[in-house]
Amino acid sequence: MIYPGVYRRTPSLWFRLHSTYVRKMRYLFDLKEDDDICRQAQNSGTFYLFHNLSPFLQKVGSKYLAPQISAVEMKSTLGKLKHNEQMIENSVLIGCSDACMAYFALDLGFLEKSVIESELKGSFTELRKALFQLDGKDRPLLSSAQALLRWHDTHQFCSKTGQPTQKNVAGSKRVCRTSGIIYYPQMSPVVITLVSNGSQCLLARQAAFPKGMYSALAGFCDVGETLEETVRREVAEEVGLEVESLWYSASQHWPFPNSSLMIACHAIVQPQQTKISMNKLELEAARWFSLEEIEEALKRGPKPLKQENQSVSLCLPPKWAIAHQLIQEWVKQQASKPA
Ligand SMILES: NC(=O)C1=CN([C@@H]2O[C@H](COP(=O)(O)OP(=O)(O)OC[C@H]3O[C@@H](n4cnc5c(N)ncnc54)[C@H](O)[C@@H]3O)[C@@H](O)[C@H]2O)C=CC1
Ligand SMILES: [Mg+2]
Repeated sequence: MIYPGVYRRTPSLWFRLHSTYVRKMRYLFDLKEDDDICRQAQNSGTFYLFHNLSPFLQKVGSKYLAPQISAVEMKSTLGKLKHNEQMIENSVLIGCSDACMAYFALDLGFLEKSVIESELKGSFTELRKALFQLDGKDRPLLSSAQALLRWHDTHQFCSKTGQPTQKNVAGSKRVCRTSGIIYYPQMSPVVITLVSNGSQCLLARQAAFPKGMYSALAGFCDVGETLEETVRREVAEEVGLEVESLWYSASQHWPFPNSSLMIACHAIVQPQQTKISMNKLELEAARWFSLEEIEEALKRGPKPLKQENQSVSLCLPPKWAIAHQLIQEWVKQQASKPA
């Protein structure tokens, strides 16, 4: 832990004055701003590993974990595989513990995958699959780690001069030394809206979704739009309906296909104007669902069931997707309505 100014002589005062959360945020700020502090942290921190953007998992009993590899173990593994331990400088900062131990993510795509898997006794697993296998706390960490690693991989050159860009040690930015342009990791804002007509909710599916899966309407914000304008435009564009009112629910970082900030809203359309006119270029199907249908699908879980007529039953996005949270909230709202 690095204590600023006067607190270097009186670290206990620093601890008394700040909550764990504030200490963590101040420490992360220091790591992003000061390359030397971050380099020191790389020698005492822990590493989440990736291979070509797939996270490394280990099976412990019946559970899967994303192991944190210590700096010592990381350097020794790189040494065994005949690589310079300086490679850890390619890592990016993704967080820290309550005790201010820094977490980094490192992509070992430059090494043979099977060699690392047998050396560290685990496997690199495609992120979407890994998110289904992991417990709660590692999911957001691995999602943002992958997004950050992907951003660095695709921003190696300045788009003005064509010259290479250099990452700072934490990986919170890249700089072109020729033009002086600083590039910061990007996220695209996306609105995701659960439309209701008062008694039913509207879900839609794209052709690429898993069989039977329906979700809330989602769409990227256009430049210059407000959140409210995007909700109204996307609902009009995708299902031909006009939103009467809307309210914000929550947000979530989403790593697929790039890095998005999902901003989740509920919207109501006028009860007398609910006829769906689906945009076939964007969607494969869209329809209204009753509370009973949604409750049954929530009970069944994320896997679709084959029905007698060979069609598959409705299945909803996984619990960790914000679309699921919107649907759960809608069910609660319906239950709390006066009969
Ligand atoms: N976390 C969750 O619960 C859910 C997340 N999503 C995510 O929401 C995102 C947006 O949903 P869509 O219906 O696909 O959006 P959309 O309705 O805006 O259509 C996608 C199209 O928008 C255009 N587009 C405009 N700006 C773009 C940008 N910055 N990046 C990529 N394409 C851009 C492209 O032509 C693309 O084909 C998807 O990436 C999807 O993964 C979707 C449903 C649930
Ligand atoms: Mg869409």
